[in-house]
Amino acid sequence: MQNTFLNTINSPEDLRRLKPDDLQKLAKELREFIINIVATKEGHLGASLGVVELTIALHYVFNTPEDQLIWDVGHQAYGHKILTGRKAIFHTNRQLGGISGFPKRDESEYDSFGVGHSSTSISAALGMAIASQLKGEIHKQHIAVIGDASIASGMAFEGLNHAGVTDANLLVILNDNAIGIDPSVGALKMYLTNVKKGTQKRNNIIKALNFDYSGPIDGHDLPMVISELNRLKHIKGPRFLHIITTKGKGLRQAEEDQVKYHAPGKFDSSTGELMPKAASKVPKYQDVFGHTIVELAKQNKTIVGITPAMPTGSSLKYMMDIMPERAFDVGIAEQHAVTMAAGMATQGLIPFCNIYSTFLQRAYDQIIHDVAIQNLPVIFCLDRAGLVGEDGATHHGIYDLSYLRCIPNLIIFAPRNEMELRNIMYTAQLGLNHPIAIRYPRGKGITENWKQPFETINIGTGVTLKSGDSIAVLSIGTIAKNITEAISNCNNAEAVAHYDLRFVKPLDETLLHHIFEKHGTLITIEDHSVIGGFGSAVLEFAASHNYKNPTNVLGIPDTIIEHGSVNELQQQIGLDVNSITTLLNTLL
Ligand SMILES: Cc1ncc(C[n+]2csc(CCOP(=O)(O)OP(=O)(O)O)c2C)c(N)n1
Ligand SMILES: CC(=O)[C@@H](O)[C@H](O)COP(=O)(O)O
Ligand SMILES: [Mg+2]
Repeated sequence: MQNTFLNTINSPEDLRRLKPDDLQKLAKELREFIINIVATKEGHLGASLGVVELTIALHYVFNTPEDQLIWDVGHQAYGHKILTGRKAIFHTNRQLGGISGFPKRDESEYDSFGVGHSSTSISAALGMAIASQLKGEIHKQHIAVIGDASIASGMAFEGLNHAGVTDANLLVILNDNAIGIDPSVGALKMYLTNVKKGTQKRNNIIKALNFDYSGPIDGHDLPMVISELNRLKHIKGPRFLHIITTKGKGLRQAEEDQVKYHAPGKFDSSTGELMPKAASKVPKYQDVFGHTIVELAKQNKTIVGITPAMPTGSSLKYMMDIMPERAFDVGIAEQHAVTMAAGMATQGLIPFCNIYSTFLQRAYDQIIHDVAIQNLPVIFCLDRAGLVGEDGATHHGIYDLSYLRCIPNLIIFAPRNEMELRNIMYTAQLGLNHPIAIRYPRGKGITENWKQPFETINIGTGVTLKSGDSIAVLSIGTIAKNITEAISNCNNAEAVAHYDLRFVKPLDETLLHHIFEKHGTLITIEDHSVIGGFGSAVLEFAASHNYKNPTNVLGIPDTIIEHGSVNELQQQIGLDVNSITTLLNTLL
């Protein structure tokens, strides 16, 4: 393909010079460009393909970047990036040093608001619209584009509820493709389906919230979308446009298997077929969780599973398939997920509430107020803890230890491997009389032989992985793998001891006394922020017992970590095998 039109566009100003008849051809070129790059560089695919026409129409009709355009989540903004001056560098998307996979304010003036977590767009756009009013910028437009799964989140409703009593110059566009990462859920989804079928004409909830509602219209009908945006541009106050699109539009496989092609990994750009992955029986941690909860739930009828909109990503889908009445996808509703788990726990159920570490940030008050203060035995499984790689700054799960460690009643555990994850899940459902947070990372474990008989883990106990008389390395979680390798590579492996504390709370104080008394220099290592994390806990212990051992705290520094492979990011911050080896050699 020649990219006759796409190649002429370095900014939306070039786009606005195109004849309306040429825009359809541009849409075809843009779609193919996205497919070609994502096929080899990976990333989110389906969402961007679904909004190609909308993206062109928005930049064609509105005066971006003066007008503020906010993409909710931002995983659908690849077309936006390409049309706003980033075509030549789009191949660096999500790579170390390259552009971000999400809109980012310091990357482009066209990225009005940094995103990554869902359902923020309406509040942000409303904030900008109110600011414009206060500044007397009466012609400035503020547009939030939000998906059907994201608009069902509490935060989106909060924004709509406020906007409806303002006269802010706000346009909310609902991009309704009836799917999030997994099929959308909930009563709102049913309502939207009825709107599309034309059976819900009278009780329009958006109109009830004082928005000027229009739609639903076909979001792939470019002339119609342009015409409707042009009309809406001249209306004042909060407006709402409902468009219907197809996720993955333009790539057959992506339309047919929208879940897989949300972020498909590498695929053949001409056939759409996924590239075969190297066969490996080593499981992903999410699958260890997914299979283990099914195994446990078969034996223990009080177990229930909860995910806020991540059945596939968390692998709770296995339980949802087999025991749909006991496994719940509550939509993008982390706060609700946590409080619902608390409610279930009051009634004697054993809720496993699986939330990505980064998304649990949204439910912080619920953890304290609804779970910890009442000491309810909710089992939190925090997937994607630690560096997640290419999703970057908005998605790294590197703050959970700090934000959880200060909460009374909460037990915090980080498994070193698959067996430990299974065993702590087993132990937790036996009854701990406390809530517990179990954090584990994105990606694969370490062994094919992970499905071993369950063993109980004694709460608050660490383990000695290797003895040695000189330096002691203390770790929690799967970073132990790097440490084991680094110790075996260092100049005097015999001298180095390695302890896996396993519990960040309660700490194994007996083991810690032993470590501080036996060893001179200590190193703590964690895949987490150094502020307030595991190393901080060890330092607090040392201070309270007056130990003076020199202690190096290794982890994620107090700076925003961007995107790149996990290995590259570990190298950047000194958590990879070589950096740990070098540190050991320096200290030995
Ligand atoms: C707070 C939060 N929870 C979960 C996610 C993970 N997530 C990313 S995209 C997505 C689905 C979004 O669906 P929708 O809004 O319908 O947009 P579409 O992908 O269909 O364009 C989810 C659940 C997130 N980004 N933020
Ligand atoms: C955009 C978003 O938030 C999700 O699509 C996220 O990228 C999923 O991450 P995993 O690939 O780790 O499930
Ligand atoms: Mg959707």
